[in-house]
Amino acid sequence: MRQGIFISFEGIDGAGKSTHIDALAAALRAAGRTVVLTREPGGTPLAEKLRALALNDPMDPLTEALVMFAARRDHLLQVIEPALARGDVVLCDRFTDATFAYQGGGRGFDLQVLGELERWVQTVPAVPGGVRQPDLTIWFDLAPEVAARRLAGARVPDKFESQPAEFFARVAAGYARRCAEQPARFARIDADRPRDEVWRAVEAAVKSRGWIA
Ligand SMILES: Nc1ncnc2c1ncn2[C@@H]1O[C@H](COP(=O)(O)OP(=O)(O)OP(=O)(O)O)[C@@H](O)[C@H]1O
Ligand SMILES: Cc1cn([C@H]2C[C@H](O)[C@@H](COP(=O)(O)O)O2)c(=O)[nH]c1=O
Repeated sequence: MRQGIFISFEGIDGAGKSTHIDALAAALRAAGRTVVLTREPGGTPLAEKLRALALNDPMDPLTEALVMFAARRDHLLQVIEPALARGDVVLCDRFTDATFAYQGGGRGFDLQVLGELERWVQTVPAVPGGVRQPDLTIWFDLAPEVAARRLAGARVPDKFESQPAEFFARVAAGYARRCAEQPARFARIDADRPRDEVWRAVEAAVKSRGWIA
């Protein structure tokens, strides 16, 4: 049986993640892999309920972080770990880097507490003595003003999408910090390019790991 692969997609709202996730799933399926497409917060019935609360209801930063991690724990145990154990590829639209970027960077919540929660929530039997992390995180790096222009008028903004540009500048800095701390896991993609160029960069990141030809 092949080993499971866990790939997360990250970036500020409107950076272009969803545009490329289906294409990567198709490329991996063409390479003979079974792909599970999922997202955070969400991915299970319980986590989708928590998503609706997190994206719509005002709450203090600790409550928000706990809701994100509660949703993640359920998602990890119900969907991600079983898929990896079967040898599938999991493509996840956001994971814990989003908590460090949005709750840590955007809201200014304590990064050490987030680190403790990460350790508690992502400690799973399949990673003996360790914490489950994506094998690869594709970070779509885009200036907040460009992302805001792309999203303008596209949909009714949720609680996060309604935040001002300064919030997204802090979120972007949060992603940059995570990338600097764990460079081997990250592929930073300059997302301020035409869609086909961004796609080629996504494809190259996955090819360089030998997961597609
Ligand atoms: N390279 C690009 N150039 C111009 N527009 C783009 C590009 N990539 C995506 N877009 C457009 O930008 C908008 C946001 O893209 P997308 O929904 O993929 O972002 P996202 O990162 O998934 O956002 P969110 O996290 O808020 O769901 C869409 O209208 C999409 O068509
Ligand atoms: C996982 C996670 C997400 N968020 C925020 C980021 C986005 O604004 C929304 C999710 O919406 P999307 O359209 O699915 O991208 O939730 C967060 O603040 N913290 C997290 O851990």
